[in-house]
Amino acid sequence: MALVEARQLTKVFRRPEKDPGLRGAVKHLFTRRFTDKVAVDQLDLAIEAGEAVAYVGPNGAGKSTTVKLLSGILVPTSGEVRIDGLSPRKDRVAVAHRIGVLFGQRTQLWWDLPVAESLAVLRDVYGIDHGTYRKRLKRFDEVLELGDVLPVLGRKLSLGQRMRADLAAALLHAPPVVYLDEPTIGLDLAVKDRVREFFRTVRDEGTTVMLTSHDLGDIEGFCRRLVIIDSGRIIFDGALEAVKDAFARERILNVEAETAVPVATLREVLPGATVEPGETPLQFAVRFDRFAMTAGQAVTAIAPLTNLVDFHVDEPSIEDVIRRVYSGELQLERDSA
Ligand SMILES: Nc1ncnc2c1ncn2[C@@H]1O[C@H](COP(=O)(O)OP(=O)(O)OP(=O)(O)O)[C@@H](O)[C@H]1O
Repeated sequence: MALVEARQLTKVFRRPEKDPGLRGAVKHLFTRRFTDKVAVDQLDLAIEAGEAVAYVGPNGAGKSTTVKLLSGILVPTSGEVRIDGLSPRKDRVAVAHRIGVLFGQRTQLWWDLPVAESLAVLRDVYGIDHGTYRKRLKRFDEVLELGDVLPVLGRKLSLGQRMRADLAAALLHAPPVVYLDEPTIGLDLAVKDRVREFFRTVRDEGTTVMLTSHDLGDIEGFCRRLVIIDSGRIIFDGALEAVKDAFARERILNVEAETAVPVATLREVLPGATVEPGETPLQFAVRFDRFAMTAGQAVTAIAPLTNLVDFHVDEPSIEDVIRRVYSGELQLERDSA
């Protein structure tokens, strides 16, 4: 059985239809009208122990709602969730011990307590003994430099400090499953790098991770499996690498040459590639399929025609690919990972 399992999971939010202003509010009292928003729609998902899954989709696709359903924060309208075979609703405490959640957009720390005290409260809630607690704090300090943050009140934390403290809070009880919902949002690059490094350590220790992010830098090199959700439904579930191989094959070799070479001559020596003139007569770009040609072969073909002053190769990012999926330009086959 999978460690995390959702079967036909559905969440419908009922929203009041109100005209604006006081008048609208009064009218709503007498003529109550609602619209239903299906945020998560009959979702089937199984995550095995030790997997790191990227869960991505456009704004409003239903990612955070899924995370809230999988952690028991929200009750499904229909369908069910099992974490290690347990129901978040019926086995609330046991499930809470098995999962850690980080919401990048919202803190779980107490506003008016120093971080150290918030963590101590969580230590007692989870029944962590003092020795283990000290050991874990030491580790968080080593990787996340948590020491400086411990005496600071929740409300006084900078965003980077807050995220590091929240990560510690989410992982304090060493849960086997962790949901990270936009865990690097708003962080500067240095903190982002450190936090990403920390995720890799957590994954390498065998923790099952589901990561939701608009920043695909969080995903590359971290998650092997990619799940894409749109309008509450999964539209792709498969290997991230397979998506890259299928849709990010193109490479662009940008060249600056010592002397101008006619585009037609370049096309002759680069069959199968597309040659485009650049901004100056000395510059051009060669688009090629990385499975048909290597950048080295392209350079070797051009070299007898002119000296190369400079060249570099651009790769499409997985971000470009996924954006094209969102916009409906690419159709990915749903595949079983
Ligand atoms: N408490 C709520 N009440 C009513 N509608 C809600 C509620 N929470 C979410 N929704 C709606 O459900 C849909 C899915 O929202 P959700 O926050 O899960 O999307 P998301 O994929 O996490 O988006 P984002 O990337 O913008 O955070 C949206 O249309 C949202 O407006």
